Amino acid sequence: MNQPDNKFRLAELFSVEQVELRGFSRSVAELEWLLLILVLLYFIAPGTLVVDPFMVVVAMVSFAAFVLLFRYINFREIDARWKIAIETWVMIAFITWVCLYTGRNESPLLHLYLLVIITSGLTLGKMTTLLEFALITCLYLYLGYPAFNAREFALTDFTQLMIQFAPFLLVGYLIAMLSADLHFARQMFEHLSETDDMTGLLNKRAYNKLSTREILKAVRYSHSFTVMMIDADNLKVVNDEYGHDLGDKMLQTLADTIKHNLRETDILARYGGDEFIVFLSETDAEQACEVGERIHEAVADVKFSVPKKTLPLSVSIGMASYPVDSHTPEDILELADRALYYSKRQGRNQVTTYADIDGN
Ligand SMILES: Nc1nc2c(ncn2[C@@H]2O[C@H](COP(=O)(O)OP(=O)(O)OP(=O)(O)O)[C@@H](O)[C@H]2O)c(=O)[nH]1
Repeated sequence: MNQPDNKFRLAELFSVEQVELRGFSRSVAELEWLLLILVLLYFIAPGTLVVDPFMVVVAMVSFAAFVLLFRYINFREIDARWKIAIETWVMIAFITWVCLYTGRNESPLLHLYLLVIITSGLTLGKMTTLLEFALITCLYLYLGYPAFNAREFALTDFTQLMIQFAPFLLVGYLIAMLSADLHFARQMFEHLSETDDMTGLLNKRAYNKLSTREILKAVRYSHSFTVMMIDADNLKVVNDEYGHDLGDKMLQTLADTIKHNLRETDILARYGGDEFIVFLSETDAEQACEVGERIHEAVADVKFSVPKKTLPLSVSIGMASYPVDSHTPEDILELADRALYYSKRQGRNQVTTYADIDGN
């Protein structure tokens, strides 16, 4: 059995969510290395307070080992939000550990928590960022525990806490908001770039992406599928006689009629001018033929109103099925197109399967 070519595999790899996560993953990796470099610089700079150098070195080596193992060896292939969440927790643990030996709640490295807040705001959303902020606040109190324990927790301590962390909260919130806006804009962009304005159906780009995934599944699990091409008959006549607005309306009517005669799982798209395409997963030639006939009849039943009368509508349909018509999945679309061309040549307003074509 033939395998889908690389073009198909690439299209499946690059889902928008995956691209976004990959970008986030790269940013997190950079922030992790930046964190390590800043601690190292602090460590080697003259005159800085390091209570226990050995423990700080152990912390740095452990953190570097974690980054290498976690990011570059163990889970190299997977980009997921849970993975980023674990990384932020380890960053928090690392900073707390280092602060413990560099002045506790008065350590200048306390500001490194900001890197975690930025990472979280960028990748994990408002709620998780808020939770991580709460965790960091608790850890700050823990770091200052010996000092606070010696006396009552005073208003000045609270003021100190606010001065220290209020900017963190603000930065985290702003970044989380910005990131959510970007995510929304990206989704909007994706939606617009994959939708046909006039009919509200998917466009060719979206069809290619979705059908590629279905084809890969069909080949992998040895399932059948059918591609159906549907072309409006005589749209040019309607355009010429009644204007383009009515021509548009005719296409919208056809789109709605086809849609209502398909299952939710079928992929319907406007493929070009007056041409629609349907991908029928797990559907063999016989089952697809029933669907084609159903659409054909439903279109014939439509009464399309133009000034002073109604026009009959019709479509020409061509289809081809995998694997009966070809064992090469990429060829099925071309064969469906040939069947459609045959329907047109035979006088339009009919359904043709690839096997129906004379000579096949
Ligand atoms: N109103 C309108 N017309 C369109 C649109 N896209 C393509 N067309 C027209 O659709 C027609 C397609 O040409 P043909 O394939 O020859 O159309 P036809 O008149 O349906 O002819 P047959 O397909 O042979 O039945 C052209 O006249 C295009 O201008 C659209 O979005 N709106």
